[in-house]
Amino acid sequence: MGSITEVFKNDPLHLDSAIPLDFDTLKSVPESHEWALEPSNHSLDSSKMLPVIDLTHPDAPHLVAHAARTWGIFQIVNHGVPLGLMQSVESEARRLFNLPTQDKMKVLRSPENLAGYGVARIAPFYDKCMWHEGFTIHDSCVGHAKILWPHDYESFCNTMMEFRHKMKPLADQLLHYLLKSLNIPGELVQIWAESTDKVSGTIQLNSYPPCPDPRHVLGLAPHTDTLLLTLLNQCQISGLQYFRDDIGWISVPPVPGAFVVNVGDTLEILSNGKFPSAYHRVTVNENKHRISYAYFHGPSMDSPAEPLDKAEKPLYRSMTVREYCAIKAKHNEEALGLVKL
Ligand SMILES: C=C1C[C@]23C[C@H]1CC[C@H]2[C@@]12CCC[C@@](C)(C(=O)O1)[C@H]2[C@@H]3C(=O)O
Ligand SMILES: O=C(O)CCC(=O)C(=O)O
Ligand SMILES: [Fe+2]
Repeated sequence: MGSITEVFKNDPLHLDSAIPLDFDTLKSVPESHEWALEPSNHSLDSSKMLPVIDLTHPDAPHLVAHAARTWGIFQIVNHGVPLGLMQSVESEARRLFNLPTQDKMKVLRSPENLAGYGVARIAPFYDKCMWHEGFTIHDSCVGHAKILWPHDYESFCNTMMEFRHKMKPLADQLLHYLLKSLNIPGELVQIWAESTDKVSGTIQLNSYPPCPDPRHVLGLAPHTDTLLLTLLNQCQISGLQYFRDDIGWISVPPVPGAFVVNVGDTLEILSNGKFPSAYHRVTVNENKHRISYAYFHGPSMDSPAEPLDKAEKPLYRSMTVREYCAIKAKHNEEALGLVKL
């Protein structure tokens, strides 16, 4: 009810494509994983371009709104989430992905479900495979954690629940800054801020094992995130890249203790295109096993997905968030274009 899980019940992933590669056994890149990559733009110093915003700065609300408008992606520091907790999330994620493949397969995401181990949801849209394995947490993770660590599941679950508990108010605060900068009534801002209360937020743990030839490989194919805001930690290892027509692919430099904030499609729709959703991809490394983890902040599925400023000509048609998520699950990259007026 009211949750993103139901969207995938209607649009299941097929199991044969849901199983990641057994990375433990690979010495070279199989053809199934070789991509014709658009090159990165190394001529620009992206560390001087993408904003890194100190949330304790008195002007933080404006800086956040400005960054979301110009980039759709930015980083935040001094956000109040304890570094120790962030490190625990990373080490629990490593503990999970370091398990033998046959153990991880015991918690494989079933086709109609959101939670569990497997390839990215977007995988079926591409004829090449990604150098990636993921673990998605929605609601409780006790069931899966008990299967993986029958006698020692609590540290994993407690860490993830504590993380989600800390991320939600942070994401709400950012959303509040962004909505307040739009020309909409205060009550509407309030309704939207409260609409995220009904949902628990999804956590995604990502693993990109070392790759014998990273030049022709993608960790995650180019995509935009679907919901309102994604808050992601890159765990000090580069890999995330961002695309804009005028600059091409640039790296998002890892900043210790920071979260990368991405605008998702739903927020692009609410803002009538003022906050463009960030198009991003992930590259991989030859020697390092990169971990990243993200918190996806979304509203209830019953909320309307439509431009909020009624004084403007809407650029997107009105629908519910549920409807938009279903269109995205079915059409991936084409989804936003399909709902444009
Ligand atoms: C709450 C979400 C957000 C999802 C779907 C669902 C659970 C897993 C998320 C991701 C995580 C990996 C990239 C992505 C593109 C994917 O394939 O699965 C994300 C997607 C989205 O933002 O669309
Ligand atoms: O690993 C990363 O840096 C990005 C992951 C990502 O884009 C996602 O989980 O949606
Ligand atoms: Fe993403």
